[in-house]
Amino acid sequence: MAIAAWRLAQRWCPSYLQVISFPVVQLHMNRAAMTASQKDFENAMNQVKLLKKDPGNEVKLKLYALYKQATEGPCNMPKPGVFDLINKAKWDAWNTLGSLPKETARQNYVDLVSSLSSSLESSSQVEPGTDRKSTGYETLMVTSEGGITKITLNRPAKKNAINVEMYHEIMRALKAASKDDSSITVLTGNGDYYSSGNDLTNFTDIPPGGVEEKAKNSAILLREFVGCFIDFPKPLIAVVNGPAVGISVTILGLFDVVYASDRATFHTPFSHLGQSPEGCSSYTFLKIMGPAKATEMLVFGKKLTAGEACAQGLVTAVFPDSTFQKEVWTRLKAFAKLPPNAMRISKEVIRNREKEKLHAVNAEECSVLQERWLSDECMNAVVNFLSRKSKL
Ligand SMILES: CCCCCCCCCCC/C=C/C(=O)SCCNC(=O)CCNC(=O)[C@H](O)C(C)(C)COP(=O)(O)OP(=O)(O)OC[C@H]1O[C@@H](n2cnc3c(N)ncnc32)[C@H](O)[C@@H]1OP(=O)(O)O
Repeated sequence: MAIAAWRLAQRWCPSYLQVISFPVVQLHMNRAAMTASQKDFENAMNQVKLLKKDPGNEVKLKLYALYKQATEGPCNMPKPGVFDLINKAKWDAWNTLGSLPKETARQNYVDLVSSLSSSLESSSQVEPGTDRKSTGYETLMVTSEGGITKITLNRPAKKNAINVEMYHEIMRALKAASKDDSSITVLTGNGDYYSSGNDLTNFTDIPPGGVEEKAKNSAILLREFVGCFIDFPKPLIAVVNGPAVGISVTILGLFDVVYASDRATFHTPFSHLGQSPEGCSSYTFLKIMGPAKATEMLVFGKKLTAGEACAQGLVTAVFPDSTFQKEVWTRLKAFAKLPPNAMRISKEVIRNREKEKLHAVNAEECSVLQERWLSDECMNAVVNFLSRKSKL
């Protein structure tokens, strides 16, 4: 069925996608620049033709969408009718990339092909010093190259909402990054969003022990998740490629540097959701921007532009979206060349005296939230969102 569907889809595909099933070869790409060149892109297109295994329809749709975005820009086709399932799936995949810049789409295409290729190679085939991709993640892309481990939130169709699996995978990726040979770690998002925060469907999977048990387990998960950011030993940089919501904003206070595209916005609609601040923001935001500005964000849900977030100290620097990736990665590559031990020790000196306090704040925020999740205000807000989206 899936293969038949894909064959049908090929009629609407660029020719390079029509030949996906040949023996794999080692990927050789120019990784000198973290923004892919036209040559990298062409190499990746050739590489797709050489994949040994069919990567599945979901991945092919992603490849298709990124290819179209990279070559033609935002989706410009009329939306196919509801019964035209194949073309509708492709249109949706492309359209979901929104106004993602062509260069970013090109880079994401190259990264995706590269991760597909490396997932089919045995680790012994990876030469020391070459680009390493970690496979085994469903919701992330993780690469390690040139002293930089890059963790990319990878649920673009859901605006990189963080479901339970992604919470666990981010923790796993951070733990691995803290021990690998990279000097700095970067968190970013794939697609037009950085992240839309907690996946609100996390509220729907209620165990036999009921909503109380769910709230208790969620508080434990959240505390462990935020704890990983508090304890992360290397410089941690957020590359905020687009809008950020909820927990993806609050934990920025635990990052060492935050670079944002001028397309990014910062929104913590906790009161609207009947919830309360987490990610240590009840402490870090007050220190960063003072109590009044922190209250506007965390209590009244004021959405900040990237410029405003920078003026308030939450964001380190803002770049025009058209040059964002290029400018940011040029800086990051330079940082990654600095002596790693010196950077780790300097971070320790800067952050260590706050750690105990941050863990205490984290514990308190989680315990308050555990109660909030059981409130009518919270339940109603979540039901509203999910029913608006026909998820109930
Ligand atoms: C009993 C207790 C259990 C609790 C478990 C919790 C565990 C830890 C919790 C930690 C606390 C964290 C708090 C937060 O992060 S609060 C912030 C939560 N996020 C939101 O409120 C954002 C909700 N989303 C939106 O408002 C819009 O989707 C958005 C503005 C982000 C984008 O709007 P747009 O119109 O451009 O796009 P769509 O709405 O069509 O979105 C595309 C698809 O993505 C899905 N989506 C997007 N965001 C989320 C999300 N946060 N959760 C779930 N799904 C999301 C959306 O539904 C669309 O899906 P479909 O295409 O399938 O319809």
